[in-house]
Amino acid sequence: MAQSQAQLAAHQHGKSRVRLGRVWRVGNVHHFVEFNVATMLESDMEHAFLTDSNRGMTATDTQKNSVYYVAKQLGARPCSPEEFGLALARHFVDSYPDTVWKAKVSVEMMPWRRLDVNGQPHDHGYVWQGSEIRTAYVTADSKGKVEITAGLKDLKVLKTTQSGYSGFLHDKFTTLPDVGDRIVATSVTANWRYSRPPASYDAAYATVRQALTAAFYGPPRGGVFSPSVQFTLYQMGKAAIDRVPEVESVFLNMPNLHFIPCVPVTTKSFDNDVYVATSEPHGNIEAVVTRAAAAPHCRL
Ligand SMILES: O=c1[nH]c(=O)c2[nH]c(=O)[nH]c2[nH]1
Repeated sequence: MAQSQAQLAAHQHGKSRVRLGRVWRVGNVHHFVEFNVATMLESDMEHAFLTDSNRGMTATDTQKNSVYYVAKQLGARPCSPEEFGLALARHFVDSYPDTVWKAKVSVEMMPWRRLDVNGQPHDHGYVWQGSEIRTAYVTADSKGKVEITAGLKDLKVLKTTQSGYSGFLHDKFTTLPDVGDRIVATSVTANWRYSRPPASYDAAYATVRQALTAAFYGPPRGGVFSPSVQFTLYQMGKAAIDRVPEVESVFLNMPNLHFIPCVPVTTKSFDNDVYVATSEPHGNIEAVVTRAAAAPHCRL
């Protein structure tokens, strides 16, 4: 038989969708998070792929147990998804120095928000609100190098005006007309990499989120005009970089959630009021915005 030309080029193993609930009781006030965690280890486990030996392997089931172990070890103060991801990634490289050289941890924070009763925050009541998920992606290697990327996904934003799209190439394949006023809507995914830890991950997250949405909507009276999703995306990335000095690079993905003008059969005119909401097919726009001279963290 001919000699095989195959070789093992790369490998990793981990556990996905490890769901964790964590409560911190600070006096009468309880703090709750639900994290959806994924782990991935780069390790010395070639032999498991190439032979029948699993010697020394950190089983994915063990990785799942480690999520709950590290959650138990956390301090008395509520911790951010970035801090939890870092504690877990470090746990793997510190606990298995002979085999694991890099741990990669993804944390999604589910949208449980503290219940508000007539303007008063409830001590221990939470409500699932909206679709927006806060994310963190942390890597730690056995030499002590750490990378922290924070983010959000499924942040759905829409404005009914102050958006147009015109001046694009019109050729024999084009049917879309230029339009000076339209609905623009998207579901934002954003990931931003920190060059150094901010004083507070929660505060930095809140500032970036505020910068992104302010650039999308503009001021409450009058808003701001968007000539394209592309232009607005860049303004959003720029605002994040300009507001938070520790952010060195931002990746943004913004699908165009189309609301297509509908001409009712009875009136036969479009008066900027009735639309067909569609989900497929949809435009998809993405870019990386970096602080000048910083390396982009996501290649497109
Ligand atoms: O903001 C937009 N950018 C595009 O690239 C595009 N393409 C399209 O058909 N509609 C839009 N809208």
